[in-house]
Amino acid sequence: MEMILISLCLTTLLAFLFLKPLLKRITTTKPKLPPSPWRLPVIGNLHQLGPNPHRYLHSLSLRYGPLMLLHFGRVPVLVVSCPDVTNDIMKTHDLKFANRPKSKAINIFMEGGRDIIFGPYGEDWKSMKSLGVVHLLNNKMVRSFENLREEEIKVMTEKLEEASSSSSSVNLSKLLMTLTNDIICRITLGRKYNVEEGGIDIKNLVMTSSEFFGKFFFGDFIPSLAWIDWISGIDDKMKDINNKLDCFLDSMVQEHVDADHKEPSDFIDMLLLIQKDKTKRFQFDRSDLILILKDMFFSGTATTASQLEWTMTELMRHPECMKKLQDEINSFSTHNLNVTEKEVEKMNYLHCVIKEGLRLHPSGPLLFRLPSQNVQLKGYDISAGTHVIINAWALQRNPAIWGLDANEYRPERHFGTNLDFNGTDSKFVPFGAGRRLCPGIGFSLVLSKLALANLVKRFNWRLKVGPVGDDKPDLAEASGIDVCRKFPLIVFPSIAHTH
Ligand code: HEM
Repeated sequence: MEMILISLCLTTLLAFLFLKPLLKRITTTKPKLPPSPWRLPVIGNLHQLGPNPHRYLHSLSLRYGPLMLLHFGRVPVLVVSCPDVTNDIMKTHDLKFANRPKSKAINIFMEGGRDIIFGPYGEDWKSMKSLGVVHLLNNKMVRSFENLREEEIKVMTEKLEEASSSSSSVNLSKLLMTLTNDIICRITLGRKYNVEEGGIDIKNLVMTSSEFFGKFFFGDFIPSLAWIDWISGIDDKMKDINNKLDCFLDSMVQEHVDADHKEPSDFIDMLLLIQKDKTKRFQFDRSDLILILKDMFFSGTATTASQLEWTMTELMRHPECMKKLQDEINSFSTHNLNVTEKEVEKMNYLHCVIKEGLRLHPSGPLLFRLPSQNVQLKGYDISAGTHVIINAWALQRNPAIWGLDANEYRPERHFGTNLDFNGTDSKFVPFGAGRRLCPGIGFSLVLSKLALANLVKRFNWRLKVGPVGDDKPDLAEASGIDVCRKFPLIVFPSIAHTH
């Protein structure tokens, strides 16, 4: 009897040991993952990104499909290049995808990402974003900056007139960057700060800082290799630039505190006034205020300048479009030398020209998200914490959406379509969509239209001929995740004689 019992126990134990792995395999189904290209040990697909990640990710997606899973070091990265999944992420599951991944640059420049651009979705983030929208970027505020925009555009056209009368060339890229930077300076800080006037070179500080946000750091994806960033000196460089920027903005805030204006005259004044109100749920301190200012500089200067730079590039490459635009502007703007905002509102072709520039050259070609929960997309299992990259650049050049001439600059394609860029259609997302939609669309659009209309009405444009006799601007892109021109646009303006 005892023997029978012992052998029974042994058989049960053996059966359990053999069946356990089998049972486990049956009960825990493997997650279904999107296709992945081959990868190297440790670094995964990081080495394949190249200088223009949006282009490389697009070419990979042609091989592996519009939903593919890469690995940057140990971090899974989902790359999306089709409108239906973009729609799922930015509309259907928008709340689950309302966060952004963090990086070393964000940790250093944005105190770990407590700001509007990188902050995690939640009540504090909503309050911070609404401070920016209500006091700087909504339609009423944007309209109130009309005179300021006209003044700064006049400053720019005067420099161009000077160049025209001495038949000298100008660096239009630099001039456009000065324009957007001076405008942001005036509305946020109350006056301009530029090196030409003996001040701090805020434009350069902002440009250099922004470049770090577009870099991939080893330490972000392979913690054991973080020492490479440290040895290369990049950590110290970022901290140094950030210190300079913080000191400058802090001194600006202090200047405003000391002045104690009774009526707010700029964005800092307004934020200081709100800060004094202790009845509000959202309380913010000096460092939050500086983060909001940095957000406006980082997101508001290079983006609009780059959009204008690319649009001028394309117009100079397509003289027939330049002529058509010049004709439209001259037909609506007959009285003054300068084009006004009222006149610009009526210009349909101008709108199409801007739209086409945003389609082909979005300044933020990749949109970043971080799911806070596990989600299913097109039958694939995407786990919380996967970095998600939506390739807006690829969507906006997809021949299945835009036709066989998708890579051509053709503003006319926008005539009579209601496909817009305000986040309603996932085929065209130069400003993103959903909860993280760019709040600066109106601000940027009104400035870029007015600036472009004045540049095109007032001047004819000729390129400084390159080494191989090329008389049209090239389309080379600078490296990084922000798409701006690799080489500055050096041009000869000459006064256009109308009527
Ligand atoms: C041509 C000009 C511009 C372009 C192409 C552009 C594009 C973008 C894009 C693609 C995003 C990310 C959206 C997403 O992830 O869904 C974004 C976010 C943002 N933009 Fe813009 N932007 C421009 C101008 C501006 C201006 C002028 C400002 C303010 C002065 C601004 C402020 C912001 C802010 C604060 C965010 C973060 C929003 C959030 O995370 O919720 N942008 N922008």
